[in-house]
Amino acid sequence: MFIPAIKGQGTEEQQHKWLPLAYKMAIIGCYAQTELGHGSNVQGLETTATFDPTTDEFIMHSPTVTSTKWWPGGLGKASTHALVYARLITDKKDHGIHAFIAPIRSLEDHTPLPNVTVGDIGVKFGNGGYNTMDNGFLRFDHVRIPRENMLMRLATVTKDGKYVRSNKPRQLGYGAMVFVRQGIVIDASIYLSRAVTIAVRYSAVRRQFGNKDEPGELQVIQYRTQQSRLFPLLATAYAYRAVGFWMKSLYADVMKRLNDNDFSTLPEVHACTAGLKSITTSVTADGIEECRKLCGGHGFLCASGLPELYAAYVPACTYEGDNTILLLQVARFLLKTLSQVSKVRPVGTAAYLGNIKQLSTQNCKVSQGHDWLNTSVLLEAFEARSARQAAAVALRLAKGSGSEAEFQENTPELVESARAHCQLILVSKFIEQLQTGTPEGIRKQLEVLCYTYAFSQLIDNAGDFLATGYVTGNQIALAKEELKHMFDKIRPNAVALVDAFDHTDDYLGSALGRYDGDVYTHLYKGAFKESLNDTVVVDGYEEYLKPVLTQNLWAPHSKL
Ligand SMILES: Cc1cc2nc3c(=O)[nH]c(=O)nc-3n(C[C@H](O)[C@H](O)[C@H](O)COP(=O)(O)OP(=O)(O)OC[C@H]3O[C@@H](n4cnc5c(N)ncnc54)[C@H](O)[C@@H]3O)c2cc1C
Repeated sequence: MFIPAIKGQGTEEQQHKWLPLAYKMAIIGCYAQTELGHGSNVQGLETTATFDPTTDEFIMHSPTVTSTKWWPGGLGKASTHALVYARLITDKKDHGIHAFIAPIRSLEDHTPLPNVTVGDIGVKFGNGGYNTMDNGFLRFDHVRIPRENMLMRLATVTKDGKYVRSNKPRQLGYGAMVFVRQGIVIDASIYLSRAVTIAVRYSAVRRQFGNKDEPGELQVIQYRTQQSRLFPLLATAYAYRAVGFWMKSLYADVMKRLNDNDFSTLPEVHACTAGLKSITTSVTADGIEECRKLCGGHGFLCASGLPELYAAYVPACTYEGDNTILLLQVARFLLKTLSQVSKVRPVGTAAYLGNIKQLSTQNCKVSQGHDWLNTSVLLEAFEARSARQAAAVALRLAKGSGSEAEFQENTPELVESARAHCQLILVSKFIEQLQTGTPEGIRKQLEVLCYTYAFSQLIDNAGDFLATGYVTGNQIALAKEELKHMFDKIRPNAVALVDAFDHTDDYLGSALGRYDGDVYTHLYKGAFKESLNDTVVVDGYEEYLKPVLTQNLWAPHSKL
């Protein structure tokens, strides 16, 4: 985030100065926005940067405990510089939040610079997990930095202290944001595919119970309940991969438009990427945990690789924007788009809202199971559900007084409508991938995964689909049957479909997810690496266990 933020908010001259230093690691930068008292509400940040025209410097100051920068990754121990978000003050006037590059540690011996207090915030959730990251705290006590260290692409402070806002739109920084969020969505697909690889391979190895028709015990992957929890996650990992790649082209498109001073798609891109970050990280974190449960007791062992994977991944739901806050941003975009729909044609992922009338009146025509096996039919169902949910909450708000309190009252429905919009994007981009000249054999497999993904989304959100009136209970039941047919198609290829992710055993770090399936030998061998087994008789036996065993402490006559 240090580099993308400089690219988005620095002038060309500033980019020239800072980026080469950062690239060659002559400086190490972190992104210091969040404070102890304020995270999501950026406008509430308290750190100040007061301009002093007599020395041509900003005075960086942390006036309260709550203004302490808290969380920035890399700040705790490694960074030499911080990109600090602070309230810009010139001539006693507060101009709101701006970005500054503040040196915080000596480039000679790495000690904190005078009047800078900096350190690590402490141990975080989980065993290992995110603890390799030195998330830090930072306080300034009237620390002076040169005026040129304010990133001035969007606003400038002149030598004599005049504040000049550029006429360039604030959204110029969005390119950097799309870049970061695209990385987050690709990461979601990678993390989920790691968990799914472990759970699918183990489910093929693990046997429990049997039936009288077949000898021996059954592989747990044969059980419908196991399939119905596992295969949708496998399909989801593929869906996120498709969407992550699409976001790469979206980023290229945004950058081209920004260069051409075309800002028309930015609100839509902002909403779409915020929503996709939110949905994919939430589903991936929950999906990793579900894979752990799918591996039964052994999934709870660190040797499964899943507890650490979860601990390392779950903060993605919070960093780069709390997932609920991001969905509320999407909802605000949907409301605005609907309010202007008669005048401004929606673009990109919101284009379907241009057909709101048709989507609100025509209902689903599926009458037999195989009617669902049509990507246009599925797409229309997701479009209609999303458009109707958004329209319903927009109508309710329009009937009210327009107060913030009413908006707050409707936030659960707003979040649901944002989620519906994002699920539509995910389904539609997966469908688009099928149509991009993929070789036939691969396309067939992807098609099965795509239907699996879409049907499972339809069924998991059946309540919403039914409430909009677009589908009937019977149509949902037909989709459920089709989903089971998809499971039958996935089952023979499930292991090959996770092998295709091409994760090495080293990378998975899981005795359960081994490529050779030799799970039990490695679990057993692994136990001998446990440090408790370095001694045959446990340390402390003499002091604690032996007295208990020999002194009859728990006998009935004991006063204890
Ligand atoms: C591992 C990790 C790494 C991080 N790295 C960095 C970093 O490098 N740099 C940096 O600056 N920050 C970093 N952060 C901070 C992170 O960006 C913030 O924690 C995040 O934006 C959430 O803000 P918050 O903590 O203020 O949550 P809060 O906003 O306090 O959220 C608390 C709860 O309140 C809810 N809530 C808040 N406001 C509303 C509202 N208006 N409507 C409805 N619900 C609401 C939220 O949904 C949430 O459930 C990191 C955090 C983590 C966990």
